[in-house]
Amino acid sequence: MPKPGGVFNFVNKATWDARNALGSLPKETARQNYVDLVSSLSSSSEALSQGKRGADEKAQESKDILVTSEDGITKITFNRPTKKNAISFQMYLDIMHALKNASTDNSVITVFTGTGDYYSSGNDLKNLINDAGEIQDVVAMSTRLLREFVNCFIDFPKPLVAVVNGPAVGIAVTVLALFDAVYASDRATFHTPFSQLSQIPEACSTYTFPKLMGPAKAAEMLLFGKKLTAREAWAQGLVTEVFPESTFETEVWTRLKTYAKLPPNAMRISKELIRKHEKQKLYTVNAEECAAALERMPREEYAKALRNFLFRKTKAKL
Ligand SMILES: CCCCC/C=C/CC(=O)SCCNC(=O)CCNC(=O)[C@H](O)C(C)(C)COP(=O)(O)OP(=O)(O)OC[C@H]1O[C@@H](n2cnc3c(N)ncnc32)[C@H](O)[C@@H]1OP(=O)(O)O
Repeated sequence: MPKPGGVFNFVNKATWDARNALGSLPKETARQNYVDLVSSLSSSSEALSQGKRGADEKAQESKDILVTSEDGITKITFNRPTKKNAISFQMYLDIMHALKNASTDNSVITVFTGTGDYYSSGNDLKNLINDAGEIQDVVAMSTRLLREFVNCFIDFPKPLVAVVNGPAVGIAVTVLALFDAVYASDRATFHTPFSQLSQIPEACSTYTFPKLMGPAKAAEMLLFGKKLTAREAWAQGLVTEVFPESTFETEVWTRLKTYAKLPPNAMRISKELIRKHEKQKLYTVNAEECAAALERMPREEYAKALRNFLFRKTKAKL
């Protein structure tokens, strides 16, 4: 059977991949993995197959990812403040679903922001590790999900803006280079501690960051985990504009409402032309980064780095 196509057809493609992986596993394990994978994604599958929505309709109900549409703007909010908006598996799927809807609804601009003091602390470090601190048997599924997630950003057809209300970490930073504009509060910071986590960069940042800021500055972030202030990130070209925290929300949303009144088709075509020559390259880099992550994630060095974070409070009490 040929592999299902389409970037938003994640569940069908994951199912196809899972079926094709069965050959190399013991039969019972393979069957159980397949059942677990499909059932965990089935609710998202239903959601993904829903139709087009109007821009002023509440687009999606989800606890940790809020989606609203108003004034020509679809707003996607990381809404898990008690965990600093860390991104769980379900949140990756909810975001893909929200982007799919936003790509065809009546809104003109799509905006990401966060609830609480953080924009997002990046990947939920519990996604891959169980209570005993071992890597869970979800690595292959995770890297497939990551690849599809990043492809959604590469392919998103309308202007995509990040309103970075506070610190951003990991994938919440790397994916910003695929946005069309990044507005940051002067309270925001940008941190990619991949080496500290024994991990490698994702979201095409191994290509986009050196292109944006030059190889030396990109290496400081991606290899050495240097945390940038909002103004440093602006100086490196990752951030479009920095606003004082006191006026951030008012200034940014006023501006975005004005932009949302611009002719949508002109902006869409301009974006298509800007991205057109890069798309193939971005798909390739994304695939390579995910293949490298698949290689890395099962390793003990990686599990150890995750354990250090997850059990840090217990250790501190000892
Ligand atoms: C599909 C798979 C795709 C894989 C894609 C890979 C992406 C790579 C990355 O994104 S790497 C980046 C991962 N993120 C981090 O390393 C950040 C980890 N968090 C921290 O360092 C700190 O929590 C902090 C600096 C963000 C905030 O520190 P602070 O001391 O202010 O607050 P707490 O540490 O007490 O945090 C409050 C609670 O939130 C939980 N939490 C925060 N971030 C994460 C996270 N990324 N993953 C899981 N949990 C997180 C934290 O554990 C606290 O929970 P608790 O109250 O239950 O202890």
